Amino acid sequence: MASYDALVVVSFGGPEKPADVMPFLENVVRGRGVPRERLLEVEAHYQRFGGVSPINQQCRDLIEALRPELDVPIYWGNRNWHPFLEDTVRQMAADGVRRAAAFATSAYAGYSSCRQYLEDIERARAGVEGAPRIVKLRHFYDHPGFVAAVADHARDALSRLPEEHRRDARLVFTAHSIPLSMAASAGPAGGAYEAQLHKASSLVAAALGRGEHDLVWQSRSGPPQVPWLEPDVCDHLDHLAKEGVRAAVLIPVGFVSDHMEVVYDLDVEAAQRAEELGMHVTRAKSAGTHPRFVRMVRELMEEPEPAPCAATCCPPPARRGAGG
Ligand SMILES: CC1=C(CCC(=O)O)c2cc3nc(cc4[nH]c(cc5[nH]c(cc1n2)c(C)c5CCC(=O)O)c(CCC(=O)O)c4C)C(CCC(=O)O)=C3C
Ligand SMILES: [Fe+2]
Repeated sequence: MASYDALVVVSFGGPEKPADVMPFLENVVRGRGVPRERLLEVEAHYQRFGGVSPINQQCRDLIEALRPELDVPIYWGNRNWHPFLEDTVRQMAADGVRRAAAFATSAYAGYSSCRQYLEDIERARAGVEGAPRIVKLRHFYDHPGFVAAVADHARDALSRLPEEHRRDARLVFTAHSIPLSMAASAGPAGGAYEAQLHKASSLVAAALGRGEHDLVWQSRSGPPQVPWLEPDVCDHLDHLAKEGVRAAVLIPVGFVSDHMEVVYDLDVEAAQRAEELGMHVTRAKSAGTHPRFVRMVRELMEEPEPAPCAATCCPPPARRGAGG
C-alpha cells in the first residue's frame, strides 16, 4: 500500500426516498434513449421497495468492513446520486489527499462497467481545483478473493435447495445485459465483458467442483429495436424447464452487491417465473461484505499501479435523444 494515501469507493448510486426515484432515473438514462414506458416500469420497482435502493447502504457497509483492513481514509462517491463523486473529490482535495486508489463496484470491462467510471472520475477531478490523482484499480473478475466469495455464497444457495435437488441443480450465472454493440467494443480487442464473465463463472463453478454451468443476462434496458445480450434469465428458466431441469441456483456474478437489479429482477421476477414453472430456484448472495472479498480490496491496493486503459477501449455508445 506504499503509495496510496486514500481509497475512494466509486459506485452507481441509488435513491433513498420516494421523491428521489425519478430524478435518479433521469440521471441514469440521460441521453441514452431509454423509452419512457421502461422508465416508469423501473420507477415502480423502486417504489415497491419504498423508493429506497439498497445500493447506498451496501456501499456504507463495504466501507465499514474495509476500515479495519486499511490504514488510509476511505471516501465514497457515486455516478448517479448523492453523495456525488465530484463533492467527494472536493472533500478529498480539502483534506490534502494527493494520490488515491479508486475501487469501482464493478469487476468487468465495458463502457457501463469500466470506462464510464473512468469518465466519472475525470469529470469529478476536472471540477475541483487541486484534485488528487485517482488511480482506478484493475478489473477483479478473476481475483481469488472475488471468486471465493461468490463460490461461498453459491454453496450456501445450493444448501437451501431441497436435499434431493442439490446434486444436479443447474448453476445459472447472471449479469446485466448490455447492447450487442457495447459488448462488441468492450476491452482492447472487443468482447471482453462477456469473456470476463465466462471466465469468472467457470472459476466459480470449478471452485464448487462443477463443470457444467450457464451464463445468461438480466435487466435489459434501452429501446426495443436495439439488440442486447440474450437469453434473458426468465427465458432461460423456461428453456431449462422444457429440458426437464427441476432445480437451479441463480448466481449474480455480474454484480458485487444485492442492489435493485438483484432484489427485483431476480428475487421478484425470476423467482415468480420459477414458481410458475414449478422449479426449485434459490439465489446466491453477491460478494457484498464477504471477508475474502473485503480483503481483496487491500490486495488490489498493494499491487503495482495498473496500466491505464487504452483510450480506444470500451468507447461510449452513440448518444440519443439529448441533442448530442
Ligand atoms: C453493465 C451494467 C451494470 C454492471 C456494472 C456496474 O455495476 O456498474 C449496471 C449496474 C447497475 N444498473 C443499475 C440501475 C440501472 N441501470 C439502467 C440502465 C442501464 N444499465 C446498463 C448497464 C449496466 N448497469 C445499461 C447499458 C443501461 C442502459 C442505459 C445506459 O446506457 O446507461 C437503469 C435505467 C432504467 C432501466 O433499467 O431501463 C437503471 C435504473 C444499478 C443500480 C441498482 C440500484 O439502484 O440498486 C446498477 C448497480
Ligand atoms: Fe444498469
